[in-house]
Parts: sequence; structure tokens; C-alpha cells
Amino acid sequence: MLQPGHLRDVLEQFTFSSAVDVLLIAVLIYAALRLLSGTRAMTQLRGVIALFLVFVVLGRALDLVVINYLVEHSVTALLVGAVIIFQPEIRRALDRLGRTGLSGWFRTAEYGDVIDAVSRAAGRLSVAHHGAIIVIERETGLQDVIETGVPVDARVSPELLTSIFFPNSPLHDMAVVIRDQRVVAAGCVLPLASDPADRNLGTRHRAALGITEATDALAVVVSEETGEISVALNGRLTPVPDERRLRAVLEWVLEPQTAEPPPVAPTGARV
Ligand SMILES: Nc1ncnc2c1ncn2[C@@H]1O[C@H](COP(=O)(O)OP(=O)(O)OP(=O)(O)O)[C@@H](O)[C@H]1O
Repeated sequence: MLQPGHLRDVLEQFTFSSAVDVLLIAVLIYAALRLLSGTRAMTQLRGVIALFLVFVVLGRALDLVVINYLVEHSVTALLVGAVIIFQPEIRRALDRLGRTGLSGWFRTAEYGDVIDAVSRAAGRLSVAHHGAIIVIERETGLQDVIETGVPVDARVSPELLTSIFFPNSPLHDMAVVIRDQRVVAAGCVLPLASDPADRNLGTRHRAALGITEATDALAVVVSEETGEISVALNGRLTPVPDERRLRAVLEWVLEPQTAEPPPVAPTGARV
């Protein structure tokens, strides 16, 4: 229990450098939470922290010597483990920091041009029956998937997307990944959906489901066979009747603070 005398001692020892210390740690924790929020890594991290806290509380309350020893000596190992587990997210954050500086770190992503380009491109691809998968990266880094494809690194536009998916063009196979208003790569191989219920779908649709099961990315699929447009999100596929309604769905998912609810919700339910 903290005694009033202890509190006075702590306050007396609190100097300017202590304040800087606390501030830097707070910024670091904020940056880490911001980086991991909404990712699968965050769910895992929550589980690890909860388990760790249970051990700390039990160890202290019951004076468990071995548990207390392990807790005290596992912090360094946990930090090293976290760096290994979250390597893709950390790599992506450093990459973003290098490209955009601190302003890019604190800026929230802007999707206006992406929504416009993807919905217009999907509309044209749908009419032409040109098959396509367009993956929009959000918080979870997709570096592993990007590295399976061919680097493009060009500003997103409907013309670029429709020409990539033009049949027999060298990059029309597999998926395109968009990050920060740029088409970063094409020809990317996505993980296929794991749910046996999805086995009756073709591989293009299973690939779109697969990437959205594993991450918070959003994928737009155009079927070569039927020309139908679908949106995959959180491992669920929702058909979208046309370009206008695709735009509404994309706005609702990517810019929820300003958008109206779409006529077709991306969970499959009509609203
Ligand atoms: N792992 C993958 N990642 C990304 N794209 C993939 C993957 N596997 C297959 N594809 C794409 O899916 C195409 C094959 O689609 P397929 O006809 O099997 O599926 P589908 O869902 O029925 O699509 P469609 O309705 O367009 O015919 C491939 O040519 C390739 O472009």
C-alpha cells in the first residue's frame, strides 16, 4: 500500500527528466496501440497481457516465489517476443515513418481517391467481364502479400486498375494491393479462405475472403464469369449490384465518420 510519506518522496524525486521519461513512454505506448489497433496481433497481445497480469496479481497476493521470479525475469523475453511477433506491423510503421515523416504517422488515412478509382474501375471491369481482385490495405500491414507480387508503386486511378486487369496483360492474374492511395503491387498471391463452407466458391472469391479473414483489409472482387462485383470484409463476401452502391459501401467502411449507411451492408445484410 502506498503511504502518504512514500508519495511525498516520489514527488520530491520527480524532476524535469522524469517528466520527459514519462512523456516518451506515453508516446511510445500510444504509437504501439495505434499501430496494432484492429489487427489480429492486437487480439493476441491482449491475451498475453491479460495472462501476464493474472500471474502478477496471483504471485503478489499469494506470495508465490517461483511465479514472482518468472514474472520478474520474463519482461525482457516478452519484449523480444513481441518484436518478433509484430515484425510485419513494425516494419510497416517504420516504412511509413521513413516515407512521410512524423506528420504521416499521426495523420489518419485518406481514402477519397481510392474509393473513387476502385469503384469506377470495378464498374468498368464488371461491364467488360474482366476478372479482378483489388485489396485495400488498412491498419494491418500486408507486406508479406505485397512481396509475392510485382512492385508497381503508382498513384491509384481507374485507368491504371482497368489496364492491369485487362485480359492477357502481364499483371492481370492474382490481386492488386493498394496502400496510401498508391497501387503498390500487382500479381499478388493471397491466402485462400480456410472455412470449408467456402469450398464451393471459385479461387478468386476464396482468395478475397482469405485475405480479409486474416487481416482488416477490404477486397473488391469482379467475377470474370458473371461480371458481378463483391466486397469481402472480415471473411464475409457481399455482392454489390453496381458501381454507385459499391462507392457507398466503400465510403461506409473506409470513411465511416462522414458516410451515409449504404443500401447494402458489407456483412451481407440489407439495411
Ligand atoms: N491465391 C490467389 N490469390 C489471388 N488471386 C488468385 C488466387 N488464386 C486464384 N486467383 C485468381 O483467380 C483466378 C481464377 O478464378 P476462378 O475462376 O477459379 O475463381 P472464381 O471465384 O470462380 O472467379 P470468376 O467468377 O472470376 O470466374 C486466377 O486466374 C487468379 O487470377
